[in-house]
Amino acid sequence: MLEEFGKYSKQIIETILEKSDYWFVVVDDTGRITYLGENYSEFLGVDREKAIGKPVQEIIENSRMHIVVQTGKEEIADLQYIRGNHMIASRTPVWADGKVVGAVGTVLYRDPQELMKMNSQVKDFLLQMDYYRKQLEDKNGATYSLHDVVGSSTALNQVKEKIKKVASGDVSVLLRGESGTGKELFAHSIHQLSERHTKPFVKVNCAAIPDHLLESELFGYEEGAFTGAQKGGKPGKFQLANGGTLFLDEIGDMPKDAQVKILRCLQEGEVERIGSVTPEKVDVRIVTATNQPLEKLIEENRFREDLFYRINVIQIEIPPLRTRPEDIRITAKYLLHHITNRTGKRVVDLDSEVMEFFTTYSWPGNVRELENVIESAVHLTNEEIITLEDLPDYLQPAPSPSYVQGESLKDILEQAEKQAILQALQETNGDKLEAAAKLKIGKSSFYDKVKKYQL
Ligand SMILES: Nc1ncnc2c1ncn2[C@@H]1O[C@H](COP(=O)(O)OP(=O)(O)OP(=O)(O)O)[C@@H](O)[C@H]1O
Repeated sequence: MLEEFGKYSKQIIETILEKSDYWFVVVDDTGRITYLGENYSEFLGVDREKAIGKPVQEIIENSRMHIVVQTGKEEIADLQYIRGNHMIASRTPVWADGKVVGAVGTVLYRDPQELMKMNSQVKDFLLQMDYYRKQLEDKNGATYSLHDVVGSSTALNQVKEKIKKVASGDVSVLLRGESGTGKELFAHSIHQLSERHTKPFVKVNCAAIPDHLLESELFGYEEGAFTGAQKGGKPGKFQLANGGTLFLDEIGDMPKDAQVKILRCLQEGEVERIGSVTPEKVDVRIVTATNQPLEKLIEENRFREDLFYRINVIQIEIPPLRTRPEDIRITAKYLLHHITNRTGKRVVDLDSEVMEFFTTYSWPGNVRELENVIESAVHLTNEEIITLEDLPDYLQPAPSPSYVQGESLKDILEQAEKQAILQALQETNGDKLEAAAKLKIGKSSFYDKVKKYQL
C-alpha cells in the first residue's frame, strides 16, 4: 500500500502527519524517540532535532510510550496531563516479525486555540461531575460507608466492629477523636448500616453556624417569626432528618441555650419551630462527634451534663493516624488514586522514600492532612511518581544545624531554636499556647522568641 505513494512517499507521510488533527510521536522498542511532529515539539517547547534519540519520558510529561513498547498493549483515549493541559492521548504498539518494534503515540488537537477550548470543556466536565456528586450527597445525605474506611490495623478494625454492632439500634453514638481522623466517615457508615438508611442523613456543623442562627437552623421557624423570615416558614434540620439520622458535628461548640432545646427534643421526641406554639413530633437518631474534652467543658460549666449523658450512650474513640502506622501506606495509595481520578492528572505512585517518611511523621492533622499533602504533591509534580521534593515545604527535612566558617555557636543555636519553634507552630496549626506546651517552655518566653525571630 505504501509503495503506491510512489517516489514521494516520505513527503506524503510527512504531510499526513503534520496536517492531521493529531500530534504524533514515534518511539523505537527501547522507548527512544524516532519521530516527533513539528507542532507537537513546538507545543512541548523542545528542539525537534535534539529530541530524536532521547528517552520519551524525558521529553514528554507523563508519557507512557516506553511502557507500551514493553507491554505491547494499546492504550486508547487516556487523559494525559501535559504542560498544564488535559490531552487525549492514544498509544499503539507497532508489531513486526512477531515482536514489538516501537510505538506510535497521538495526541488530539493541534490547534492551540482548539486545545484550550477542549481543555476548558474537560475541566468544565470534571467540575460538573463534582457538582452532581455534591448534589447527590446533599439529597441522600450519607454517601460513605464502612467500605470507604481504609485501613486494617487492629485499632481501626475494632472501631469498625463496634460500628457494625451499634449501627442497627437507635442508640445515640458519640464519636470522639482528633480532627481529621474520619469521625464524619464513621457517622455516615452508622447511618448506612442502620434500618434508617433509606431515610435522610442530615449533618449540622455546630461550630460553623453563628449562635443566633443555630436555633432556627435546628428547629426551623414559622412564617413571620422574625424580620427577614422566609415566606411559608422553614423546617429545621430536626424536621429534615425525620425518620433518619441527625449528625451533630463539633457538638462541644454548641451554645448552652441550644443545648437545652436539643435535650428537650431528645427527651420528648418533639420540636417547636421558632414562632410556633404547637410542637411537632420528630423521630431522629442522634450521632454526635467532637474533638473537645467534653468532661472538662462540663466542669467549666460550658457543656450540660444531662445532655452529655443523653448523647454518650455509646462512645467510640477513633484512633489518630500516628498510632496506626501500618495503615499509612494503604491509605496514602487509596487517597492518591482518589485524587488523580478526580483531577485527571496521571500520577501513579509514591516513591519509597516518601512512604518511609509518611510512616515516621506524626500527622497532627491525621488523614485530612495526609489527603492535603498528597493533593498538593499531585499538583506540583511533573513526574508520574511523587518524590520527597514534591511534598509541601513544611514537610521538607530541616537542614541539621552545622558549623559554617565565621558563625558563632550562638548563631547556630539560634537557628536550631527558630527551626524548632517553626515546626511546633506548624504542627499546632499556629496555636501558640499549644506550641509552647509542646516545646515545654513558658507562654511568655515562647512569645518573646516568636517576636525575636519574627515568626
Ligand atoms: N480511614 C479512612 N480512610 C479513608 N479516608 C479517610 C479515613 N479517615 C478519614 N478519611 C478522609 O479524611 C478526611 C477527613 O475525615 P473526616 O472529615 O471524617 O474527619 P473528622 O474526624 O470528622 O474531622 P473534624 O473533626 O475536623 O471534623 C475526609 O476526606 C475523609 O474522607
